[in-house]
Formats: sequence, structure tokens, C-alpha cells
Amino acid sequence: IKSEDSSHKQRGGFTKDDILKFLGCFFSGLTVLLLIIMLFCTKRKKEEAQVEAAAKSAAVEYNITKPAYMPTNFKTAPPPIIKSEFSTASAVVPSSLVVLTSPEVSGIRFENLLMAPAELLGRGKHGSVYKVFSEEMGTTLAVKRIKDWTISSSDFKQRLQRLDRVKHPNVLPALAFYSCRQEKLLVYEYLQNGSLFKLLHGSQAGKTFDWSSRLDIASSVADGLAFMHQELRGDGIAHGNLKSSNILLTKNMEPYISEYGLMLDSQDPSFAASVNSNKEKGEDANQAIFRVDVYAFGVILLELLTGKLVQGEGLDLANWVISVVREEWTSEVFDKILIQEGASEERMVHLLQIAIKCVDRSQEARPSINEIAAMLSTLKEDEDKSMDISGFTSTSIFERSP
Ligand SMILES: Nc1ncnc2c1ncn2[C@@H]1O[C@H](COP(=O)(O)OP(=O)(O)OP(=O)(O)O)[C@@H](O)[C@H]1O
Repeated sequence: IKSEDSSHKQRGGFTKDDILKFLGCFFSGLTVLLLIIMLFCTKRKKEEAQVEAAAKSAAVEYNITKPAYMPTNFKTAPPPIIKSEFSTASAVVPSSLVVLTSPEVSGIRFENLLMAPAELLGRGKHGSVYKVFSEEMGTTLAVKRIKDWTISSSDFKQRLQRLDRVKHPNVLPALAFYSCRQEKLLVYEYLQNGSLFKLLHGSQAGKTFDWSSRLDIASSVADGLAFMHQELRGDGIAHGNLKSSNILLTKNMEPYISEYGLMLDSQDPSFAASVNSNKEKGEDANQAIFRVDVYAFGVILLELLTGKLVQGEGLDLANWVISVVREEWTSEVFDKILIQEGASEERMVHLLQIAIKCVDRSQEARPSINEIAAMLSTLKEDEDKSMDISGFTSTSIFERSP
């Protein structure tokens, strides 16, 4: 047989041995390949299970609820993984963020935000805000994940592009946004001095937040709001959710109105009532929301004057102030720190009168934001003049850099 085989080989064909060797090699190669595929699949399954477990535990962490107006100057959870919250969406959607304003964030992608370390700053009625540090860009951003806003992606995009064309130094512009059916994100510059809410009621509340600085903030916010109302009246876009946690402070402690035009708080009792009464009078509901902003601004003025917390859409604070003033105990409403500081009672009463007009139950009785801005500017001028005369120098946390 051997000699037959070798003669066969010599003739250029394959011997039986050759065929057996070839088959042996083929099957062992196939087995190795199958083993590699199996190993790869098991590893992947294991990784997926780990990711799922991490997502579940992070979701539990994020479920920490906070009362609507609780100060948020503390870490609610260890640096969380936004990825776990967004991972479902990121798997199925295109990933570019629409960059509106800042060249610093151009090129930023949805995935970059998912991967960056993030810290939960707080949960509001309309979503959660995360502080996100992007190593790639070397910037810290605030990312708002909007909850339950049924606006379509194209309307959302249109609205943000419209808002981007209206700029005021006291209104914080969105830098970028992301929108798909499952997710709506807004990207802002992160402001490390926090909000007016925090300044009034947070851990710094004991520090001097003097009368003149409060007046400056009130006047600048009124100017920003007046400008936005004027520019966006035709589009029917008011702020819709004005409150002290949406007034952020720059490093020079200048106020920035944030989230303008992004959430219409139709839960506001004054809004619901006004829409009905305006319908009866044939007035456009779109215009009623501008008067809701005036009410909300009045509540902020009351917070600045009294140093007290707002609850229940500002109704309780407004009612309390009105009842105290009615009893002619006006000086009782003012923040004790302002009294101790020796702030002018005349000007405080003047500001209180403006605030009370803003929170009038009847919308028609409320002044327009333009009128309010003009009144506040006069009040501020009076205050500045009196400070010049007395040679008073501020020693508050509001010492501004030149
Ligand atoms: N750009 C930002 N820089 C720094 N802090 C921010 C920024 N944007 C929001 N915050 C803070 O993050 C916290 C959570 O904000 P969020 O807007 O979710 O809460 P809210 O204003 O109470 O609720 P909502 O606006 O949903 O009704 C607030 O303390 C807010 O001041």
C-alpha cells in the first residue's frame, strides 16, 4: 500500500495520509474558531449584564427626591454616571448636539456628555440638572435633562433657535441642545456661584446680602425680562417658570435669568385663572403668560425683601405679606438683616409697593415689566445717590471685581 501511495504522490496526487492530515488540521482549526467565538459571546454577555446592573443601581441613586425648593448646595449622590440614565436613548439615536452659541463647545457630541463625570445638582419640576465636566473641552457645563415636555423635536429646535437670536447680558443663553423623541437636553455654562435661591436660603444665607445688592439684582433681572418680553411678545414666548432658583449668579455676582421660554408652568393657579378670564374677554392666552412672569417677578421681589422661602407657587408668601401690610405692621415683613444693616425703610417700602402690584390677583392690575423696570431703575438711582452722599462703602459678599 505504502509503495502504491508513494507512487501516487510521485505522480502529483494526494495520498490518504495527506487527506487525513488536511482534515485533521481543518477540524482542529474549526474547533479553535468556535471556541474563540464562544468565549467572545460569553464575555460580551457578562459585560452587558454588568452595564445593566450599573444602570439599575444608578437609576436607584437618581431616584432620590428632593422637596421642590430645597437648597441644592450639597452632593445628593456620589459622582453618578449619566450614561446609565441616557443609555437606552443613545443606542438608537444620532448623536450630534446642536451647538447654538459657543465655539468652545463646538464638536461636542451626545456621547461625550454621556461619558463625562457628572454630578446631580438638583431635580426640579421639569427635569434634572447635572454638572458635567468635559475633559476633552476643559469646561464644566450644566446639562438639563427635560422631563415630560410634549413639544415635538422640530418645534423644540425652532424655539431654541428663535431664543438664540435674542441676547441680553442678564439672560443666560443655552450653548447647545439635543433633541429626539426620548430625550431633550439643554447645555449651559456652569455657574459656580449658584442661584439667587441658594444665596437667600442656602448655607451662605447668614452672610451679608445687603440691600443695595438686592436692589441691583432686582433691577438687572427686570431689565433682562423687559428686553425678552419686548423681543418675544410676537412669538408668545414668555419665561414661563421664573423663580429664584432660575436666577443664576456670575462670578461677579451679576444675575443671569436662566431657562427663559423653556417651560410653561401651566400649573400656576394664576395662569389657569387668567387664561379663562382672558378667553372670556377675547384676549389671547399667549399674552396672559407675560403677566404670569410679572407675578413671578413680584414673588422674587418679596423673597428679596423678606428673606423668606416661597412655597405653593408664591401664593403663601404673597398672601402673608399682603395680610401683614393690611394690618399696618409693614416693617414686620422685612428681612431682619436689612433692618440691622440700616437699609432705607422708605426705599424698602417703595420696593414692597412695586412687589404688591406685581402679585395682584387681577392680571390687568399688574404693571407691565417695562413699567416695573423703569420704577426699579429710579429706585436704584436714589439708592446710589444716597450712598454717594453718605460715602457708604459696601462690605458685602457683593464686592465686585472691576
Ligand atoms: N447653569 C447652571 N449653573 C449652576 N447651577 C445651575 C445651572 N442651572 C441650574 N442650576 C441649579 O441646578 C439646580 C436644579 O435646577 P432645576 O432647574 O432642575 O431646578 P428648579 O429650578 O428648582 O426646577 P425647574 O426649573 O425644573 O422647575 C438648581 O439649584 C439650579 O439653581
